[in-house]
Amino acid sequence: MIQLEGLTKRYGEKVAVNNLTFTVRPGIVTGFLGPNGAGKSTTMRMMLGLDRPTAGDVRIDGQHYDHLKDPLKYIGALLDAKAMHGGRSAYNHLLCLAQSNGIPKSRVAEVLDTVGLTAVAKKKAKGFSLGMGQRLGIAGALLGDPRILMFDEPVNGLDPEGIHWIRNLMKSLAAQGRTVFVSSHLMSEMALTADHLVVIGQGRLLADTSMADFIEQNSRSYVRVRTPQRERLLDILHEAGVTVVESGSGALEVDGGKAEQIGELAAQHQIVLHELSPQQASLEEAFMQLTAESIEYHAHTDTPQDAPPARQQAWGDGWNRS
Ligand SMILES: Nc1ncnc2c1ncn2[C@@H]1O[C@H](COP(=O)(O)OP(=O)(O)OP(=O)(O)O)[C@@H](O)[C@H]1O
Repeated sequence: MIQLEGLTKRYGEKVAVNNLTFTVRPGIVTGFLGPNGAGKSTTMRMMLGLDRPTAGDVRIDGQHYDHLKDPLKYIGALLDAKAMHGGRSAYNHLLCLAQSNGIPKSRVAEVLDTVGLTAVAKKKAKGFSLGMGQRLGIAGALLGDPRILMFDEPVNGLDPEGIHWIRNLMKSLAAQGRTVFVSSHLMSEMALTADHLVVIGQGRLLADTSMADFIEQNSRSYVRVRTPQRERLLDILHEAGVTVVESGSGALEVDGGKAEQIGELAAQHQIVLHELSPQQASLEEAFMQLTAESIEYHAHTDTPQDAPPARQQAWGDGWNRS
C-alpha cells in the first residue's frame, strides 16, 4: 500500500504537486493519469525518496522510503528505462542491482526469463531497442520480488505486442495481490488496464475513482438521428415521452434511447431518416473534459474539431469518491 497525505512539491514559484492525498491499494492496478506536466513523475519520485516533499508525507507500507531496509524488496519501480549503465550487459546490470540490495543471484536469471530477455542477457544494454530497454527496466523492478510496483509511462514508444505484454504483466502482478501503480497520459490505455484511477491536473487531485464508476458515469450512450423532417420527428418523439437533445451539427441525439423504437416511430409516421446510429462517448473525451482546465501546454491549432466537445456538463459529477 502507498499512502499520500497532503503531499506537496514546489520548485521556486512553481507548485508541481499540490496537497495530494490518496491511497494506492494492493490487489488491483491503479492508473495515475494527468496531462503532460501534471506532476505525475514528481509524485512518483517523492514516493521513491528521490525528491523531498516541500510539505506532506508519503509512506510505503507504513514506512518512509528512506527507512526501508533493502528497498527493492518492498517496492520496484520503472521510472526512466534509459537511466542505466549502457556499457554493462543486461545480466551484469541486474547482478549489480541484486548484489547491492541483498537479493540472491538466482533471481537475475528468473527475471530475465519473465521479461523474455534470456537470449540477449550477455548483450550490452546500450544496443537494446526501446522495447528491450523497457523490459530490462521492468526486470530490475521485479528483481526483489516486491509487493509494490510502480511504472512511469511504461508503454511509451512500444509496439502493439510490447504494449499487450506490459498490460498483461501488470494485471497478473495485481492478481498476485501486489500493489501496482502505473502512470500514463492516455485514458484509452488505462481503460484497458486499470481497476482504479487517480487523475491529477496541475499537481491537484481531480478524481480518485474506480474504473467501473468512471466508465458508468462517462460512457454516455445515445442514438444520433438525422432527418429532413426534423420538426415533425421532434413532435412525435416528444409525444412518445422520448427526451431529445439537438446537437450542433443539425442531428438529434436521443439519450438512452433505443434505435429500434425511434426507427419504428419514424416508420409509423412515414418520416424519412438519413441516419439512425447508436453512439458511445469515449473515455478519452471524458478525460480531456476533466483535465481541460488544467492543461499546462496547449497546442495552438486552427482546427476546432480537435477541441473536446462542449456539451456533457454532467461529466465530473460524483467523482472523487474512492
Ligand atoms: N527539477 C525541476 N525544477 C523545476 N520544475 C520542475 C522540475 N521537475 C518538474 N518540474 C515542473 O513540475 C511540473 C510537473 O512535472 P512532472 O514531470 O512531474 O509532470 P508529469 O505529469 O510527469 O509530466 P509528463 O507527462 O510530461 O512526464 C512541470 O511543470 C515541470 O516543468
